[in-house]
Amino acid sequence: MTDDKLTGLRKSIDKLDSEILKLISDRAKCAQEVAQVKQQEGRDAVYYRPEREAQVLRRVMERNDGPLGDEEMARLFREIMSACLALEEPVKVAFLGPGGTFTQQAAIKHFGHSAVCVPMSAIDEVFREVTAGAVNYGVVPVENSTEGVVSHTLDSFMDSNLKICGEVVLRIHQHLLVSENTRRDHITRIYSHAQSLAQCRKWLDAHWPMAERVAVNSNAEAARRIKGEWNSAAIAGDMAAEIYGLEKIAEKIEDQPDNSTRFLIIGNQEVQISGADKTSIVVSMRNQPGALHSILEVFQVHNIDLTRIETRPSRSGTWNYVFFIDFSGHIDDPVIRIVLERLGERANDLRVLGSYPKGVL
Ligand SMILES: O=C(O)C(=O)C[C@]1(C(=O)O)C=C[C@@H](O)C=C1
Repeated sequence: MTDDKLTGLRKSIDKLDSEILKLISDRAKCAQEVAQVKQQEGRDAVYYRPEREAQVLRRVMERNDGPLGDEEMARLFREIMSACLALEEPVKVAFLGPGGTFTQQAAIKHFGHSAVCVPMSAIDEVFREVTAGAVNYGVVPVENSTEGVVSHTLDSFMDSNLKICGEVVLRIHQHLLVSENTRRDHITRIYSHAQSLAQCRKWLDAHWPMAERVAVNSNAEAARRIKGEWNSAAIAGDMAAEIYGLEKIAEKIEDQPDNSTRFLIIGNQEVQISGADKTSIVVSMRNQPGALHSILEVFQVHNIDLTRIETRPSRSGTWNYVFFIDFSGHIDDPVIRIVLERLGERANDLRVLGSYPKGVL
């Protein structure tokens, strides 16, 4: 009886899969036609359209009635679009490596598995590869909810003309990993990046107070190292566990459960309005009292939601204060144009780093 029921249900699934298969193929053909339309734009044709992708994903989430969750459903569509884009033009993405870092996880979350991800050993190398045209886009971390701003990334923008084309926020889950050769009853060393060791400090104090904590360049490096050591474990994320074939002996060991990192997508492209956008600017002010107030006032008067403001020391004599500011809205919104005009009148210099869709997933 149950066997009959199972067979019947599997028949239904086979039938639905055939329909899904046909629909996905039809969608892919449509994307190929889109590519032909774009090809008419000539050599500068832009295939990846962040604003459109954000709209597609938001629509899927709005229309989803379950039983799959909105994010789960959007992730499936993320992969379908990634494969469709690869048919139009394979996208190459540089990320802060080595393979297995959270930045690679963020790159895949944003572009899907069909993008070709290339590891770089430093943030400024990611900027250089995109500028040189060796890759189409780059992914760099910009702020962590526990550790704060990644100043290297902000500083790289001061020397670059690249644009921000998108953002992606990743929940950071740290796991305690071992290799198949590890003697689990005798772990004497735990490797990880210094930030990750700090993020798991209380957990380590409670569970592994005697193990030596060794800081290395990245979590992925920690995962790679323990492959050849019997008495060592690593703290790293899912991607490192997968790439290096490690086992999680304790999951989600970070002290702050809402620990997350925001990453930026950098490229050469100006992104059109998606309907829920953010703009990032960098403003330099003269060193005089009330400089910051005079900036904030413009946002307040026009009722614009500031999402972040960061001060960096100026690296040239003419720039005294440099503020990195993120706010809601797109440079093509009439009110944002006015805000930028007003800020321009008050600032020494103002540069728009980009308008881009707010992270969807
Ligand atoms: O609408 C487009 O411009 C497309 O190229 C199609 C599509 C999609 O699969 O929906 C694919 C890639 C783009 O980044 C955006 C959307």
